[in-house]
Amino acid sequence: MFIWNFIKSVLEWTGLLNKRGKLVFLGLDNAGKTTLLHMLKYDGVIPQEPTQMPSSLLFALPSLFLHSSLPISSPFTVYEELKIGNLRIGAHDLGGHEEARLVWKEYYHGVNAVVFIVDAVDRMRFPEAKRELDRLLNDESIANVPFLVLGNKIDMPYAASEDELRSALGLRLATTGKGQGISRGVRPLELFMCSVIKRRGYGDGLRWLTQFF
Ligand SMILES: Nc1nc2c(ncn2[C@@H]2O[C@H](COP(=O)(O)OP(=O)(O)OP(=O)(O)O)[C@@H](O)[C@H]2O)c(=O)[nH]1
Ligand SMILES: [Mg+2]
Repeated sequence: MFIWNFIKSVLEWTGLLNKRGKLVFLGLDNAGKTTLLHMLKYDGVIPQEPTQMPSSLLFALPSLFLHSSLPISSPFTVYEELKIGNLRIGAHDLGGHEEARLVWKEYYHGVNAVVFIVDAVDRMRFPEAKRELDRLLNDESIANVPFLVLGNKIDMPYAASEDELRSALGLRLATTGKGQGISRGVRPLELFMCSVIKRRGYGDGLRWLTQFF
């Protein structure tokens, strides 16, 4: 009972409880997608292996009311999924191979919202992250889908500020505001900085996102 209440409060806090549909976490490898998935599932962090090398730790813990499928491996991609009631949350890497791109394109078909996670410390890869983000934002099959961009790892020294990341990702004129109320027909798009490990910031971002689906 205590654990149920504990997990329920995490999901309520993020606005995910009682949502339905499909949400995807996308981003380059090492951004923090699996860590965030685990944080929502167990409210705890499990040291991560890169998802490409499925670890016996992944999803090995007993789940209460949550269901997850084991990662489905292809030579290039791994798909992880978590179910919370009527909401499915998937995580998928971007970048690299065209083959992988074909797979994930199929899999994000019909999504209700996208969370794009960026490692805010890894400045070398900001251009690559921007390329993938631009590709997604210009993808017709998800044209009106709300987008939350999370700049992760702000607990680290030298992590980019929100301002720096906003510029690096070319979002300066593209984001639609952190409040409620967005003009009709405009796709909600906003950047929030966070530390998944320290449980900071992603709740605000998810709460912002969940008002749109
Ligand atoms: N300092 C810090 N490290 C983090 C944070 N979130 C995730 N990490 C670390 O970043 C690394 C990558 O995290 P993952 O969750 O495996 O990233 P991923 O996006 O699933 O990566 P792939 O599975 O390789 O695509 C791990 O070592 C995590 O512990 C954070 O908020 N702060
Ligand atoms: Mg992963």
